[in-house]
Amino acid sequence: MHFNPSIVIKISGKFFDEDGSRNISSLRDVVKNLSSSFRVAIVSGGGSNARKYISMGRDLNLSESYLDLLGIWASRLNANLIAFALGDIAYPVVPDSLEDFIEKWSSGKVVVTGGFQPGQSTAAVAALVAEATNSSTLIVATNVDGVYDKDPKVYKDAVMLKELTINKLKEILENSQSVKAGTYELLDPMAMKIIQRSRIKVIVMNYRYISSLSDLIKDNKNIGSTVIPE
Ligand SMILES: Nc1ncnc2c1ncn2[C@@H]1O[C@H](COP(=O)(O)OP(=O)(O)O)[C@@H](O)[C@H]1O
Ligand SMILES: O=c1ccn([C@@H]2O[C@H](COP(=O)(O)OP(=O)(O)O)[C@@H](O)[C@H]2O)c(=O)[nH]1
Repeated sequence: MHFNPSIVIKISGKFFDEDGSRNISSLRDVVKNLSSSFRVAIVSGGGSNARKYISMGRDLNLSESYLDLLGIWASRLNANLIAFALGDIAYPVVPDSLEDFIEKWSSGKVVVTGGFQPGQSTAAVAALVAEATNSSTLIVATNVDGVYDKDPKVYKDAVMLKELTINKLKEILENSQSVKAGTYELLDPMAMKIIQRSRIKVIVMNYRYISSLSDLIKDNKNIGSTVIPE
């Protein structure tokens, strides 16, 4: 029997914030195309809805875990929108844990998920899902072109790295490893641990180029940064 390889796509919550429906429509086209040769799992972030609810909760002095739960609900709302937009090829219900994800994955359909549990970001969910599905590659589609030697939103002279090791990425992100609701950056510590223990290749790319994803995966197109296990 022949099994299609699996691939995981982590979509930034910011994807929903501007031109959301157009972005999702492009994602739908690319996932439909990819799903003839890959099994696809999608993990969606919480975006501005998450930040808005976390901020209201923070003003109300809610605990960090409650704030994370609000972020999780926002990410699930986004995940539902993608799942509904994908129609028949996707499982119509968003999982709420890794075990639930695994059960839904056994349907053979594309599974779209948001957050799982407090204390981590959807990047950690994406890493766990990549591990559980034996995916060799995790695509992180975000609002910058790739991994830079320092935060490109802060430093104008930041240089993008086409290829780097996971240890180099850890070093770069060392000072921005917040574990507070709504502020986990790029890849949180939990995501990094999972990626490293299972030697998952990560490609960080700008979601502006989401429609080139098939080319990127099939022909190794020159987009984004590749984080290699070492
Ligand atoms: N070294 C770095 N390379 C790339 N992006 C970085 C780096 N350090 C911090 N960032 C920040 O990470 C952000 C993307 O992560 P995040 O805000 O968590 O987005 P999302 O999870 O929605 O994709 C970028 O907007 C960028 O400002
Ligand atoms: O498993 C998870 C996933 C997400 N979150 C919370 O939900 C927010 C939104 O997720 P994320 O930051 O990953 O979304 P994005 O940055 O892509 O908008 C996070 O900041 C966390 O507060 C969480 O607690 N557990």
